[in-house]
Amino acid sequence: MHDAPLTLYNSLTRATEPFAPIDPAKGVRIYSCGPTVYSDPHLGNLRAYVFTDTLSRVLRWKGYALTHVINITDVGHLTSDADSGDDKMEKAARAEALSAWDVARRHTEVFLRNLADLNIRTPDHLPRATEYVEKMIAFAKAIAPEHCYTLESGLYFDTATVQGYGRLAGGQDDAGEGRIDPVEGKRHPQDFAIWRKTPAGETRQMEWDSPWGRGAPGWHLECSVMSRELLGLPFDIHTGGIDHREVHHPNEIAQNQAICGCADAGARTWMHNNFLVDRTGKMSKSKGAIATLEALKATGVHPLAYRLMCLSAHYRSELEFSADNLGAALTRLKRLVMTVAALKARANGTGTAPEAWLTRLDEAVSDDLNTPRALPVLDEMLADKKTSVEDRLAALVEFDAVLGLNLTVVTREDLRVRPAGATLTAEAIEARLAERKEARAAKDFARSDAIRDALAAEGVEVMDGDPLGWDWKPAL
Ligand SMILES: Nc1ncnc2c1ncn2[C@@H]1O[C@H](COP(=O)(O)OP(=O)(O)OP(=O)(O)O)[C@@H](O)[C@H]1O
Ligand SMILES: [Zn+2]
Repeated sequence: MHDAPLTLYNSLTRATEPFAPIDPAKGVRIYSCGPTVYSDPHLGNLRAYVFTDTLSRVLRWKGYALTHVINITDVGHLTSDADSGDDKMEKAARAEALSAWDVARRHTEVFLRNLADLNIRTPDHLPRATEYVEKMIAFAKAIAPEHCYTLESGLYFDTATVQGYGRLAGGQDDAGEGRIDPVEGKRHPQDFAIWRKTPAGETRQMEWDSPWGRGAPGWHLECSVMSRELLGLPFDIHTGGIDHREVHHPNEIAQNQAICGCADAGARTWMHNNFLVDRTGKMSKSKGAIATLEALKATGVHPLAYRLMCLSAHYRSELEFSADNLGAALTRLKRLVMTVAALKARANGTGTAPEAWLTRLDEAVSDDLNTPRALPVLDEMLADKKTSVEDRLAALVEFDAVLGLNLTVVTREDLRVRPAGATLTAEAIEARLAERKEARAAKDFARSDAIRDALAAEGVEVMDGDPLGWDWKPAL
């Protein structure tokens, strides 16, 4: 069936490699570094999960059983990737005047809602780091004698005790030493905290007893422990944003090597999505005002337009977030929805997805998840007059399974997301447009213009002669 050879780019070997599961009996095991739930995810963070969802959809569609883990980082991630700064959770708790636990709960809920809005499949496991602290302590105890040393501030991993430390980052980051803040007494600048002791005289909201004093686990330890617990080492694919290639993932690999007493990285394929950027660079929470999916919806943009925008770029390319790009994606989504509606109106019974179209889809996505190559295939397929309407709709079900655009379900009305604070309902707008049509038919252009201006004053842009027949849209 969908048996084009699947190749995936592996950051560890810097090569695009044929994919095969380590243990076919276990299916494909994937771990994706999850969100740090100290704030709502921004659209850049969500790009990382549109990417993992594409990976998961492609693998399932190609017949693999899958176990996918996305963790929730609710403790331990410092404001710097190295061992300095505050815990992001504690800092947010102070700023929001909530408990760190409530901060985590609140933003986890938003994250899950965002996943649903983007039609991202719920992963098989969503472990919270705070639920695994006992296991983290046990892991640290097991590797400590050979690989760790203690300092006043906690337990540190000695990166010289494992072979080939940092090969994932591959020395591309020779700024490493300068970037990692020195902690007094560290043996090597790259050494990192496994356990951070709460400084004397301070208390943290999230802290636990350990052989190294009361404190909290290091962020890197969390991912090694949760992936090993839920998937077993070695597992097939580990994903994250490209920022994780330099510090977080090399540190996970070092810990994985330590626990297995071997050179194995713990995962065979390490995949990294590139950044969503804006004019000022990487979209980042620390920048202050952040673009969220809720904010996007509040301007009247359907979340699937953002998904489509992500799919229109290869996951390893930077993607620019701009009103133009988003507008283009929204238009493309509208066109698709209307094309499908027209096909549905003509369909008579059910068809069979033609193998030739599925092969073209398969070839595109099997080429390191080349969604920008798959999207034009979707357009061509929907427009293919040589394929019956019913067969095209049957093929669409398969495209939806892979691309997750939900085109078999989403209607034109669904795309009419009314902006927050909208003063008019869609029905009220349609009614005024009907009036305007009458005015135009009667050549009463003054009245027609007045209606258009009145709508504009309420944030509605009238679109005369729109090739899609869309009539109006929220003025962005
Ligand atoms: N601009 C971006 N584009 C794409 N992926 C991103 C971007 N920023 C972060 N990511 C990825 O999002 C995922 C969730 O990250 P996390 O919630 O820990 O972000 P963060 O480091 O707190 O955010 P920020 O970098 O904005 O401070 C990670 O895989 C991370 O690499
Ligand atoms: Zn991680």
